[in-house]
Amino acid sequence: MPETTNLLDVEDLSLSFSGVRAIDGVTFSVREGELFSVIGPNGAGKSSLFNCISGVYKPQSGSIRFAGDQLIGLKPHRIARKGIARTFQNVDVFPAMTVQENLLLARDGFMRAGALGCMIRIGRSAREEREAAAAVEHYAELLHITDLLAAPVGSLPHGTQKRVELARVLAAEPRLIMLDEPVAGMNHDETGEMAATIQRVNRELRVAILLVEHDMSMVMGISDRVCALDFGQRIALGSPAEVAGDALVVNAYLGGAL
Ligand SMILES: Nc1ncnc2c1ncn2[C@@H]1O[C@H](COP(=O)(O)OP(=O)(O)OP(=O)(O)O)[C@@H](O)[C@H]1O
Repeated sequence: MPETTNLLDVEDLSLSFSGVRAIDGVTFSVREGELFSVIGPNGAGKSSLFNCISGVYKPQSGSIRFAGDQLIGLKPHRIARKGIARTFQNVDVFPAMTVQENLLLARDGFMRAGALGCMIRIGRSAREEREAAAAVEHYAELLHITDLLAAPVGSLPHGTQKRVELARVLAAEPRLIMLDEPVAGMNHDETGEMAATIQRVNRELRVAILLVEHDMSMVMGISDRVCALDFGQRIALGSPAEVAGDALVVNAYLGGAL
């Protein structure tokens, strides 16, 4: 059996806000190419965890390693440059720009030749432009938005805008994608479509995905492994079936949101 390596290692992580323990000694790892979900009822600590990994919050103790490098203490842009991309609960796109422009913009950050490089080395810049156009086409196809490349993103339905956002994140070719409640505000059909899209992206690109979701049923069908949080603590970690059947998880959900 091929050996699986960990891409992200979160160890004994704790974060408090003036006495409130938002994250309390949480440990888990995300493997290369894995679709790993973090679930939990309201206030469980999911967003706080995301914000620690992306550098928005600085935890008081513990460790977050990405491909072996310690992330705690790094600014969000430095963490992004290491190959971690994230989406937010709202849609993070430029609504007045077309789908294609949004994707090309994401690609700009990825291209190495800056403005000066473009002037000095026209050849390389032109090659990069061709590569960017091909990449945009590739990700648009994968996300089923090829027909919409010329449309202003703001004119599209919410579920489609979320797909554009995901394509934009992929265009920067991250090693780990963090998705923050990607189906929040979606109807039943849109939720099913987004779940299938996330799974397709994970399988076809073999990119690791860390998904934070309130909706337990949404993640159960698509995740390789699931970690459940409650009151900042890890209460379960395992396969979707193991976590769904865990007594602590059932209690956390029955006692809260359901
Ligand atoms: N900026 C903050 N200042 C003070 N307390 C905070 C802050 N952010 C989160 N908390 C507290 O930390 C705990 C965990 O909150 P967090 O938002 O991480 O949970 P969550 O699982 O993402 O919840 P939800 O599903 O409602 O988004 C809660 O008790 C919350 O009130």
